[in-house]
Amino acid sequence: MVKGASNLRLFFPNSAKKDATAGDKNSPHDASVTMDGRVPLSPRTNIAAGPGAQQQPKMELLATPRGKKGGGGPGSSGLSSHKFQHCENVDSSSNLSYTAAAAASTPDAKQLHFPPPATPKSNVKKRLGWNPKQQLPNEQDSGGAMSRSQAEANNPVSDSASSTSSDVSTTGSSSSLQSVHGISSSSADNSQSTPRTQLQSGTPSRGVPKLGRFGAVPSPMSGNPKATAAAAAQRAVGTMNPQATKVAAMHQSSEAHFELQEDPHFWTNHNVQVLVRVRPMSNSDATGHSSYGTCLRQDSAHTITWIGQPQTRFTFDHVAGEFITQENLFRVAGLPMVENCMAGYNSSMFAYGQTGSGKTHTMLGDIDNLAYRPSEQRGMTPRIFEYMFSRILAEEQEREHEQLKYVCKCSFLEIYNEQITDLLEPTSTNLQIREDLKTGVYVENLREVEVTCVQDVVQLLVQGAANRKVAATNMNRESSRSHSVFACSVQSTWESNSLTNVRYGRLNLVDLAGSERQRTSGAEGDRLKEAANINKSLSTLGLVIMILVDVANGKQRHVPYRDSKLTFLLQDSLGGNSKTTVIATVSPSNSNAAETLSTLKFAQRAKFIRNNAVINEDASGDIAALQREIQQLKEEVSRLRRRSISTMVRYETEPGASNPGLSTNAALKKIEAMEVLLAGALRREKSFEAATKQMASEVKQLNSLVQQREQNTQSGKMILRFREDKIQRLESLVEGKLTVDSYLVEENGRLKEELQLVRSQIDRNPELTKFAMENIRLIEQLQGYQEFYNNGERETLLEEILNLRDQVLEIMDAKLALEQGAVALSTTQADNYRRELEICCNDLSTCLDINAKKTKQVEELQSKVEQLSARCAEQQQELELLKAIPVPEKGQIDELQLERAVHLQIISDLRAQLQQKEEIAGVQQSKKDIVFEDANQGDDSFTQTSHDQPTSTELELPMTSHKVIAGVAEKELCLLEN
Ligand SMILES: Nc1ncnc2c1ncn2[C@@H]1O[C@H](COP(=O)(O)OP(=O)(O)OP(=O)(O)O)[C@@H](O)[C@H]1O
Repeated sequence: MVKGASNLRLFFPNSAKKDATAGDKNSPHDASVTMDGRVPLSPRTNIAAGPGAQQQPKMELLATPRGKKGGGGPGSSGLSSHKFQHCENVDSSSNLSYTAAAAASTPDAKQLHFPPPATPKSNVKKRLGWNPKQQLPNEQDSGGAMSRSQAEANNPVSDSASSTSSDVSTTGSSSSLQSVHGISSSSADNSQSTPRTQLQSGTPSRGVPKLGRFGAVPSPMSGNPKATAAAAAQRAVGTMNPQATKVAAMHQSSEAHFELQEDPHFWTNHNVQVLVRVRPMSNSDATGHSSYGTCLRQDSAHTITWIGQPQTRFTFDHVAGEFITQENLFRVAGLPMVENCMAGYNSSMFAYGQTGSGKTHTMLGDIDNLAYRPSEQRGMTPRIFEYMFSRILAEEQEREHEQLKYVCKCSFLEIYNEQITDLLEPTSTNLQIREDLKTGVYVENLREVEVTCVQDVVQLLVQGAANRKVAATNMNRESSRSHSVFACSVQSTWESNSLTNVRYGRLNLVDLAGSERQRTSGAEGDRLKEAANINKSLSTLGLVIMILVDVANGKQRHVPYRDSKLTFLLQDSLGGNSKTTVIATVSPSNSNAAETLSTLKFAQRAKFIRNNAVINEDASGDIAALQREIQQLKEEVSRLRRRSISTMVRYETEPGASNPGLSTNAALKKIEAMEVLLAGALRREKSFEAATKQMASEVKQLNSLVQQREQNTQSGKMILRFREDKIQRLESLVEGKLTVDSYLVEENGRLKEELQLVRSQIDRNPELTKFAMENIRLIEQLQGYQEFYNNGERETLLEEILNLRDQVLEIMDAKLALEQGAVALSTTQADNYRRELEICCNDLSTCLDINAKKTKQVEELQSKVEQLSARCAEQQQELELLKAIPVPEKGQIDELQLERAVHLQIISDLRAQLQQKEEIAGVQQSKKDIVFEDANQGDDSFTQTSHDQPTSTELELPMTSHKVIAGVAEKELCLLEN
């Protein structure tokens, strides 16, 4: 049997009907779901300490008659005047006063005198939502309480309870109450037959006690879950103690009921959100050490007063009274956490409070049969995951087009005696905390399990809870001896504008070990060591919070996160990147008054911590995509540049262009001008980037200003509340309800708090900050302008403007020219074609002439070829003839050679003769020339004479014949040689 279940079923009766009356009347789980056991005490109820009270000297419960119920029981006769003398604070309108000496085990509380809870002022927003029908489950509660007292039959507590019951019986008939609530006295009698159960104690154990609460392991007390349910149902009806029932009923009937209201601030505020939850009175509160007295009075949905000396009023984001259901609490505190986490914020929820005050009930509650028959008493964690997975499903469906995907991974650890153990892998003990610049603080080798549905989470919860260390203490039968952290990392990925976006949110659900005092808890031995360690880590937590409050007030302090594993691990949740909620659980019982006050003070300090949560988005995907885009844009720019330049050059070098050479130069000039422009644009872009950065920082500053304003408003609200409070106290003073001394003491305390608030308001005055920011902005603007002038930016810009104007003009000219050029181009082209045609015609006639000549030449060459072929044929014939001549024989050759030699001789002779004759002829000729010349100079006779002389022709004839002979001879010789 799980711890919670056992507790619920032993100490507290079935709650389902209470929940059903609160909203879910058709709940199928009514019969099986166990409920908080409260033995509430109504301040408006006439309760007198009865015999039981006398039997228990440590507890004095006094009540004066009041209201309709009136009357005092036997105990009322026992009221002594000294008990009344401490009741100055009693609300006279209520006509009821308590003086409750604290339990002997709470020495501090012994001195305390508690006035009854006052009826809330009408100006406080509240709802008295009780109706008689709602009593039924509470009666059952009492029944459950009684069953526990029966289980502890030997314990004097049961006597006390019965004595109280007997007191109540004097105020009205128990049977009448039972009949009102449908409970028969016979069933009350049946309670006697309820088997007695042994309480567990001893060393912390793994697996049984704490898990027992969640129903995974059967409890020795209740057997299997079905039997548990049956037993619970039986207890709920059959084991009812009628007198306790009446106490409970009367208490509840008069209890003010403030609804928790959802607060949009809760979602956005940067301060730690603090919610105080008051658990119902338990049987042990009533019977253990003290009276049914309560140390708390809820004044509104946000304020609660600790009714001790001095009476202290606390204001929180929410105060959840004992009537607040698990569902309601989840709506107010759990739901925003899920939304924040899914939006990418780290979110943490701590449950802090003394042992037995309801931390585990709040964080986990009853997770019996969660998959099939979820209990109304299931706590924050299962509800958070139920909601988270439904949201995930809905969002994934809604944004399917963006391919939105969520991945959730859970881990569960415990810090026990300053050592970290993996609750999902219990063999992994003494795990170390590491810090990484990128991932932050993490636990090395901690198992992380991917979860896809709430059942997965429940399985992990049950598995982890089974391994958690719990032990029995005086305060809680199954007290958590360790801090547990159930963490879930939620990662979402989606695509938009071709970018991949990734978001991370981390959810920490922390159930702290009880902040009990050692004497109260009765810790000894191992328990004492544990308590020391628990107190060490909790006191470090307290110290860290105190320092963080200073830091929030602008002081420079070192925060000792590393002094304990708890604060080291959760440092982000405390003043870091996280939205944090603290649920401070308190007991309303007088017997726990000191612990309750200490918890309330802790919670009040925590309220001042400022966190700085930011959305965790992985920009790496974005950067890559942006880089890709930049690259694409660059390419596009250069492509456009190339195109525009080539267009320009083409236009300038067009055949129609006036001066192509000049145009190319102009194009180059233009390119230069454009480059200058581009440089200017880049420069301006840079300055815009700087301006954007500047604006982003301004936005940041403005955000902080807004936050300051929010804080100021909150401080203002608090001051207002102080004032209201003061008015109330003054009224009480005037009416004599408050002594001057206690008024002054309270006033002093209030003024101190107010002073602190006002100081912090001055420190964080938004007007001052605004002016300072404005001042800085103006100085920077001035500097910017100065730089603008100093760096000649103005001139550069003017130049650029001129340049641009020129370019615009040129482009317009070019456009015009282009239009005119189109017409001019057609005429020029026609001229060109004509010219080309003429040239072609000339070329054609030249070609024809050349052609004729060539044809002629070809013909001549053809005739020559024919002649040569004819000659060739002749020579062929000659060759044939020559070949036909027979080749001479050797002897003939010799003869021929001889003949040749003769011929040669003849030739040479003949030549010699020829030469002689030539010489002679030469002499005669010269003589003749001389004579001829003389004749030409004298007479004609000479001419006659000269006729008698041989003529040159006559001389030449024999020579020619010689030559011919010689030639023939030579030819013959050649032939012979051949
Ligand atoms: N608001 C509540 N309504 C009903 N029952 C409650 C409530 N708060 C606490 N209880 C009951 O009180 C008992 C003790 O509560 P719980 O175990 O949650 O205390 P705790 O603060 O976790 O103690 P510890 O620090 O020792 O573990 C449980 O049986 C629980 O069911």
